[in-house]
Amino acid sequence: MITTIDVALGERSYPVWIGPGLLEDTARWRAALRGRHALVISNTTVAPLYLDRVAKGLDGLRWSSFLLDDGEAHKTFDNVGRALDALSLLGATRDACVIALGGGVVGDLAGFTAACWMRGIDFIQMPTTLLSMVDSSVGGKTGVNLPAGKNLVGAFHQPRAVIADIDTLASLPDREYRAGLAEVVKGAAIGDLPFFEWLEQHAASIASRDSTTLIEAIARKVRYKAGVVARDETEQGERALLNLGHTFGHALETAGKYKTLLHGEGVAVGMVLAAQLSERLGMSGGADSARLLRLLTVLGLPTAIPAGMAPEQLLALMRLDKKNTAGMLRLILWRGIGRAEIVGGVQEDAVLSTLKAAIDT
Ligand SMILES: NC(=O)c1ccc[n+]([C@@H]2O[C@H](COP(=O)([O-])OP(=O)(O)OC[C@H]3O[C@@H](n4cnc5c(N)ncnc54)[C@H](O)[C@@H]3O)[C@@H](O)[C@H]2O)c1
Ligand SMILES: O=C(O)C(=O)C[C@@H](O)[C@H](O)[C@H](O)COP(=O)(O)O
Ligand SMILES: [Zn+2]
Repeated sequence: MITTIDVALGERSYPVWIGPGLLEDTARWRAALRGRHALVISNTTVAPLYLDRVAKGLDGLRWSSFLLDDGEAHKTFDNVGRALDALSLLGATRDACVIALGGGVVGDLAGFTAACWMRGIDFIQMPTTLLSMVDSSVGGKTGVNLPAGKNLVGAFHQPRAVIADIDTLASLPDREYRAGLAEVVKGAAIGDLPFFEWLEQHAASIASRDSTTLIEAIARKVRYKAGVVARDETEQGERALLNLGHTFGHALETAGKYKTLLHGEGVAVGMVLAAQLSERLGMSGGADSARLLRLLTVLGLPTAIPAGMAPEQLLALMRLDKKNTAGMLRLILWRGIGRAEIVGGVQEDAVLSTLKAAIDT
């Protein structure tokens, strides 16, 4: 059974298909290819596993592949340049399509490449991690990291379709699977208390990858995100809520040089820090923070800052976050589960105290 969720953006609307066997269902996604050229962007881990399935749908086209080395450290401007060179070698015209086959690193970089080539061509997301299925493939945020911080360069560029073939999750390592669950919990924590309760009740079957429960969890999170994106595509307001845990999380990822925490793990720790800071600022009580911490722990996610990270360095990285205005921190905090809020002018001493109290001992 295939679940379809529409991201409603007028003439740029697109479907998110979720279910088994989708990569091989080439007739379904081939319709999204308009021209004669396609570039598949993937990486050296995913391509040997799944590129052949995609290749079957590209018969009769001029296509090639561009493979990144594996890891967040390769989501760089240099690699966008190389991917653009691959498009020029292919002779890609404006009706060409970029296909992103992989996790969020591949998807963000491929989408940004598509946004840049000839000022914007089509791209299709084929997410192969849980995180990319529930989050990064949907909503059109594309981009790369700079040495100074995460996602500092990018563009909003929506895909033409998202093909989330859950069969690909069979080869996904457990740690990566759990990291994806953090972005599922995030959606519920921001604005969907019934979904949070459902996650608490189904935590054991989700952790054991029960497929029926998993498809429901993916679909609920994608439906939630699609709604936010449809109301605020370019983050003029409400969409910033999807950044719950991310100002802290991105700083943690960058401080660890992308070797200590995966993105989803950074988001898990970051959400706990946001909840703790909300308590410190008198916005919420401790019971909801404890509930969040418990759910993340049951799902096998970290909830404390790794030992050895310096709070002052984390704060310095947080100052470069894109949400900040007028030189002041602007964070996503909450009044409790399902009641996240955008809070500007956050005092740095409160943030620093929260960071100091949360170092793993
Ligand atoms: N654009 C957005 O809205 C958005 C949202 C969330 C996260 N992100 C970005 O996404 C990235 C994180 O994405 P991610 O967690 O998917 O990480 P990732 O892309 O690094 O993939 C995680 C790991 O799993 C491997 N992998 C992928 N699919 C596999 C499969 N089916 N079987 C075996 N191994 C597989 C990858 O090679 C990699 O080693 C970060 O850069 C983050 O900033 C973007
Ligand atoms: O789609 C969004 O909007 C998000 O914020 C989703 C996040 O999970 C994602 O990590 C995103 O890449 C963060 O964006 P950024 O604007 O903070 O770089
Ligand atoms: Zn994220």
